[in-house]
Amino acid sequence: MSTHICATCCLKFHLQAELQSSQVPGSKYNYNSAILRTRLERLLRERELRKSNRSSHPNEEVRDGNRDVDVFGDGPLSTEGDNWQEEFLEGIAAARELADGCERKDGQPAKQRLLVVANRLPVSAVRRGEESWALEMSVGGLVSALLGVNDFEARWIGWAGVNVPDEIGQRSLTIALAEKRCIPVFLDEEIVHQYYNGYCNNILWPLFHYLGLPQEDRLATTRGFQSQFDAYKKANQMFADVVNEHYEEGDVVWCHDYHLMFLPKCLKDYNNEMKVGWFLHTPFPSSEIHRTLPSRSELLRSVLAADLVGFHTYDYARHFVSACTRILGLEGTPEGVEDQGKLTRVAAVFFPIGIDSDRFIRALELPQVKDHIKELKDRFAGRKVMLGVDRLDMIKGIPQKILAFEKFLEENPLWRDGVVLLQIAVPTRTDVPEYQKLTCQVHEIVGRINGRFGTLTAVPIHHLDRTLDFQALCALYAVTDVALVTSLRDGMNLVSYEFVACQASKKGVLILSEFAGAAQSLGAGAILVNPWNITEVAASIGYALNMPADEREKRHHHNFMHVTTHTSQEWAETFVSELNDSIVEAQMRTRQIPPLLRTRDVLQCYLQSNNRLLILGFNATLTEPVDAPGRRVDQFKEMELKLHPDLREPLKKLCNDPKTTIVVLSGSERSVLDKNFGEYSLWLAAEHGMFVRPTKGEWMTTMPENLHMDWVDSVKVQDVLLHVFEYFTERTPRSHFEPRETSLVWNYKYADVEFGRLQAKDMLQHLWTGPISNASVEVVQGGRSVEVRAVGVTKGAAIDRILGEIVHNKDVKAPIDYVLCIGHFLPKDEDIYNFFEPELPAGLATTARANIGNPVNGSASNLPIGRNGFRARCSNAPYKSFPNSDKGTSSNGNGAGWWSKMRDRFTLQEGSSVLDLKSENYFSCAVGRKRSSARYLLGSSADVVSLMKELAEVS
Ligand SMILES: O=P(O)(O)OC[C@H]1O[C@H](O[C@H]2O[C@H](CO)[C@@H](O)[C@H](O)[C@H]2O)[C@H](O)[C@@H](O)[C@@H]1O
Ligand SMILES: O=c1ccn([C@@H]2O[C@H](COP(=O)(O)OP(=O)(O)O)[C@@H](O)[C@H]2O)c(=O)[nH]1
Repeated sequence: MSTHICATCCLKFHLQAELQSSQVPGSKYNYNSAILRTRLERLLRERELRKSNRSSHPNEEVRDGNRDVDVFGDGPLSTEGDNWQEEFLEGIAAARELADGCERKDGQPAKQRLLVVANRLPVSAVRRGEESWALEMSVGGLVSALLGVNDFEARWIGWAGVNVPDEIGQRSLTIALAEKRCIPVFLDEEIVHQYYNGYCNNILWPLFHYLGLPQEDRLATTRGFQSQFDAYKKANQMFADVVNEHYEEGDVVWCHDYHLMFLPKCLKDYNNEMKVGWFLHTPFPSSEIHRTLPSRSELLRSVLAADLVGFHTYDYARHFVSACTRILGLEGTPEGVEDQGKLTRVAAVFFPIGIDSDRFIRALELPQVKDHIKELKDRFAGRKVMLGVDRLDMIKGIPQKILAFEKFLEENPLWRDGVVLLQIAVPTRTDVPEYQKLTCQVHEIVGRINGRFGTLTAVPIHHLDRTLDFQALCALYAVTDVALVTSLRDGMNLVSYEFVACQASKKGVLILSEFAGAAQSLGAGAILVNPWNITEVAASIGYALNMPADEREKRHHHNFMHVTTHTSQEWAETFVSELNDSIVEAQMRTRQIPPLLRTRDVLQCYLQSNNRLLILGFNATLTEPVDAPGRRVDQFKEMELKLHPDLREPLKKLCNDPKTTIVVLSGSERSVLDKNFGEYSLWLAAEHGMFVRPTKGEWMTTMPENLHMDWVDSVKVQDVLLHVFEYFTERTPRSHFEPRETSLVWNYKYADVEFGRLQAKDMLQHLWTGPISNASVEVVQGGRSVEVRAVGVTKGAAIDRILGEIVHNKDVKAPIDYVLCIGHFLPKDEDIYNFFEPELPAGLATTARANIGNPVNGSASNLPIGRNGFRARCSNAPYKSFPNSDKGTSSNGNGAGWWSKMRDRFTLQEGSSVLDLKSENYFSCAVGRKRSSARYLLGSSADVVSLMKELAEVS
């Protein structure tokens, strides 16, 4: 392993170096493309290293092989004193001793400390006396897979499968488990009942396997679900407490499975620096299934607290991302799920789980296994052996399998003496009523079929309700002609991998359900079936039993290659290495996120200033949030923008402060602003500043003369635009379009996100390349909107005209020495933040000075009036127009140099500067965004409300 860890470390340093280089001032580092390039390069390089490592250390396998012979070769696993786990876990212990600082004694780099947290420990404890414990191996794919993971300094945290109410018992079991590097989480009977049997196995498990939620007929049961959910949260917190107790800085914490969906959040709440990964071993269902779960959002959000989320297959990952976009309204990207700049990496392609294939291959050479094989061959001589190995779980499709076998026997009388089905059905979750019912059902079917086709000396089905030890299982796999996996849904299904690993000489056939994750990896070599189609499965049994040797060989070869290269070791290494990298990448992203606005600074500077300018956006800045937590977005209410009621008083107070001028600058129409702000003494700027209304006065247009508005004039262009917008609105449910006086906005915020995005793509394509592609309009792409405006219309471009008017109106008499500009603006409009940015770098106490003078009054230039709806309303619009203040200049407010150009053209009445702004008195702030060119951030309009309240208080 050492070589691989080296590769991972190298990459980390490489990424870190890139991170450092990205911090060099002026560096033009593009982190996105760098990450992608690096990841691919790393994966290719790691693959190469793995290959060369395999060929250059052939002896290692022999050594490991010997260890495994000892580990797994000593009879039944459940006997006290067996040394299988000891040996396996000793390997981990040895790794720990070797890990000394950064370097091991042999000069190799230290192993990464890994805390594996899963509901079940690899061992289940059985109490033999007050302080005496026997440890038995737990059954299930998760345990099997993680047993193959040796090359970390790992500790396993989980439940030992037993209730230990007394302190003596807890202490002695903790000691017994510590030797195996296992740390117990003690769950009492009630919690196990509610959390494990209840929420995990009666709700999440069936739901994630498409069996739906339990149907209820009593309110009491519904209340029961609530207490199960509470117990689930409580149990997750108990796991978190144990992790926190044992966590050391730099550890990787790897959480497993649907039992622990709250764990990532609990861990991050405790320590945000923790490296947390979460892997789901079951399918993640379609978002349509997940959305039926009452706690759907809470669970998704908690998982998203992890740094990396992994799945067996691309489909499961896709469903998860889709649930996050559709249910939580977050952005799904090829990298994962993004929530306001915080990315949770979601991946599947790197992580198909595997098995420790060598362990199975080597086991076949053990004398005990060879004896088993001989016994089995003798016992079933003259008959083909078919095998099923499953936990007795409804997802495994055991009844369907047996019925298909019955159908095969029914239709093929000649095979009745020639084939036997051995079904190992491992008892599982026996306290859950559904599992008890299933046991009875299976017994009944088996009994009936054996009665129907059995003879005095032989039965067609051998059904065992028990666990087999490893050697017996390997022997069974080896003698099997046809393995039958008929899961109705299965996260992966490792039994199919194990079967393939043990078939090097026999080259038997695998019949595999297309609904098992394994169908994606072993699909080319297996015969894929739909387990619900009994006829198809029966026919496949016939095909498999009669398959010619050369076809069997080819199919086997394909699967064998996969199973021996995609091992559990590789799975874990890749996951941990991806997790380490995701964290470095996240740091790179975080560095680009502006800091939160500190109210104290805002207030302090506000108090010390003499003439303040407050520029406020409206939508999502001053509006009432209608999608309060726990409530779904109410489109009907939200579409009508309303001033946050808590802002009324503070706003009034601020407006009355003679030292403060307030401008509400919005994309909304004049009527919307009138309705919300009519009563306040503040400046209004509608449609991105195309219209301005002074504190006391009427609306005016501020349209620059050089602005091309001919598209608004052109009947042809308007017709086309309206047609396009109407077309997409009609075809995208819950989307709507707003015809404003100088722009058109199509909004799909409430539509299905994925469909909306596709539609937007089509619309953009059409606008860019269709009949209006030559019109002088700008097509602006928003997060969930498409907007058409005149070229050059932005909030940044409008602010100088608005300021010109303010000065002209004599509202500003002394130089402005304080600017607070807050908004939830589109990237296109974020040029407003740069407008006031002093010419020297932020942070230095520099001063921006400008003179805004009297704009020369000129002739009115009325907005042209068209005949169509969205413009027709202009015809009666009572607005006064005045010449723009930036005649003949580019009205681009983009930062440096702008003021120096303006300086000579504008002055206050008495000739002094209009703006005397020190860098530390300038606060630009983006609301509800993480990526922004503003200096600071605020989370939501609620934070704006708090800020305004405090400003009003000191005002
Ligand atoms: O612990 P139990 O409740 O007794 O259940 C046993 C395990 O069952 C599930 O296994 C899954 O993980 C396998 C490995 O990734 C995968 O191949 C299989 O398809 C899954 O069903 C469960 O996810 C585990 O947590 C349980 O321990
Ligand atoms: O008698 C048995 C039967 C099964 N298994 C193991 O149980 C695991 C089952 O994993 P799979 O992924 O197929 O399904 P899961 O039970 O996890 O849903 C495999 O590793 C088997 O080797 C076992 O140890 N003893």
